[in-house]
Amino acid sequence: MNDVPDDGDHHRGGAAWAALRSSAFAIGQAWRWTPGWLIKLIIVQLLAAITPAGQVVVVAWLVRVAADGFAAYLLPLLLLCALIGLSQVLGDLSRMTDQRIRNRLRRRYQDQLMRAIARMSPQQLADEQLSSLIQACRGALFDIGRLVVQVITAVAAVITAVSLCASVWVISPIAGILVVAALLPSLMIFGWQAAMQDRAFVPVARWQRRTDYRVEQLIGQRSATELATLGSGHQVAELADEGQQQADRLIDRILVLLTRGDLVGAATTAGLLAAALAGILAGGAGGAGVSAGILGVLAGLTATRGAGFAYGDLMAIAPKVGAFRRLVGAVPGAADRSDQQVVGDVATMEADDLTVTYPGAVHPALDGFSIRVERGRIIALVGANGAGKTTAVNALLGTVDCDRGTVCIDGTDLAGTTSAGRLAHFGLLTQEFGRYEFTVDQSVRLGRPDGVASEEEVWAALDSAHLADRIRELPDGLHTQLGPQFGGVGLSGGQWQRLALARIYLRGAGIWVLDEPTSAIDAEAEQQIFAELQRTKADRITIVVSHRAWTLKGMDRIYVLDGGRVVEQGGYEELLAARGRFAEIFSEQ
Ligand SMILES: Nc1ncnc2c1ncn2[C@@H]1O[C@H](COP(=O)(O)OP(=O)(O)OP(=O)(O)O)[C@@H](O)[C@H]1O
Repeated sequence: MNDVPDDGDHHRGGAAWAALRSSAFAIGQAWRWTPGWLIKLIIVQLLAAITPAGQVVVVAWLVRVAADGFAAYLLPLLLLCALIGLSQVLGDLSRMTDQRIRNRLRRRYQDQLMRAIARMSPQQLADEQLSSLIQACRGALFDIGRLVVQVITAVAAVITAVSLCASVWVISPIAGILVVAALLPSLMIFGWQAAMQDRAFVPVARWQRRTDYRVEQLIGQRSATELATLGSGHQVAELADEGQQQADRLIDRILVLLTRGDLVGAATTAGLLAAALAGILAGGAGGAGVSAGILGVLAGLTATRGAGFAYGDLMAIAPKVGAFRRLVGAVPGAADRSDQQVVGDVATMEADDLTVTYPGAVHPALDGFSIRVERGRIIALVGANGAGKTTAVNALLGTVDCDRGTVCIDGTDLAGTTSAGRLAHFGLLTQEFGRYEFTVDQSVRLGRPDGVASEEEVWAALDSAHLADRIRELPDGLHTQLGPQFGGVGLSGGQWQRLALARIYLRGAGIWVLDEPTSAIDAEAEQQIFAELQRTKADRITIVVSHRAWTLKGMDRIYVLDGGRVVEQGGYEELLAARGRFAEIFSEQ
């Protein structure tokens, strides 16, 4: 995962340091996005934290004056009732405040994550490890939003234990110390459990991602229809279940360890608290001291478990927050978007000796690919399946790593340009174009990073892609919802492809790369679309990948690829006459 810098938390200062940094980040985010609720939560939790100690003091007072009559015990009794009532109210308030903070933060984190993903380069998006990390972070958003609450809860639980120690101390110093000492095993056990969970975090997410992908194939409209037609959906369902089983197996293994840890922690805590009780009884405290001491120790038991749990949870969430921060930090911020501004003015593009060998491959998929194209020219890359056309396109766009070679635009080597800056020169239509089930207008505007375009420009793009007539028929025109998933209007395969082409027209980049732009389009419309491409070619460089012979007739130059090398180049007639690879591929057409 080269693109995701590791902040080295795990190595430098260990889990505690990572937890501290993540906690500071979570508090900072809560302060930024929801300061009012954060302050309310701190106040509520602080009050709730000292209430048990108050109850111990009041119980001691109550038992001491119980025999002195109604007038003597009325006040402590009322106070005790008030404290009990208060702790209930504070508990409710705390839960409600938690919920609000969590919801607000989860929305903010989700937004940051989505925007970070939106800024990733195609290479980053294709990185398996990065994809797993994205999935892990997506699944952890709820937890990440919870961290600030757990930090405050952990601190509050420690305050409870310490204040209880103080109130029990008066009765029996040893018991007081043991109440606080009981914190230690809880913290250690829960911390260890968190480390276990952390180790399973990414592997579980990796299986989860496979499962999700398989489920998507079952429910996504295109694949679901194919699978239903083939009657093979159950095979994918089994694959999905298999992925879930793998994830569950990892979780089960962790749960066994967590349960063992729980038992050890509970036993140790109970032992220490039993010793505390023994300390109170052996210390010769009177009835009031014994009752209040027992109450304090029992409250201490709850507080130490609470502190341990909150601390463990905090330690478990901290690495997720760390991963989230690494992921969000791995892509340039919104302020750097200037390099995404589409570059429409390109005079020449020159590729020299581009060579690509995929990891694990023996031979290069692209070998010494060199071309030079000027504005106004329309060229074609042709070749049989696997000849290296897509690899050549990706090498030009910089979305695949090259062993060697350069791409220069207007004499400037693109090697030093950011991925976004490089892609800004191109309008790419791939065969895997998206079928975005948005409105027509929203779908076309995706052609520009800022989405800014007048209605006239959107219509002009649709006109050039030969889709405008179909859109004009629709009830809401440009604002018609598309696609079946949300009750929108259905389009044919070819119409979806024209919509994708309209995005490229609207984008207006200096270099157009069209990979089989009319593969789903009927012959008549194909002719019209190619005629339009020829008509409008003057202001740009156009590179077309095509398998259809007739579309190649109007090309200024055709490059024939075979086994990753350009084996022939020239005009259509010239190449046919040469009776070489081109003639071999297209003789039947
Ligand atoms: N990501 C990859 N990892 C490894 N090998 C790859 C990868 N992508 C493509 N290849 C291999 O590189 C070679 C060239 O593939 P490429 O996709 O560039 O061919 P193409 O000419 O575009 O084919 P088609 O006409 O089928 O789209 C093929 O042998 C292919 O199997």
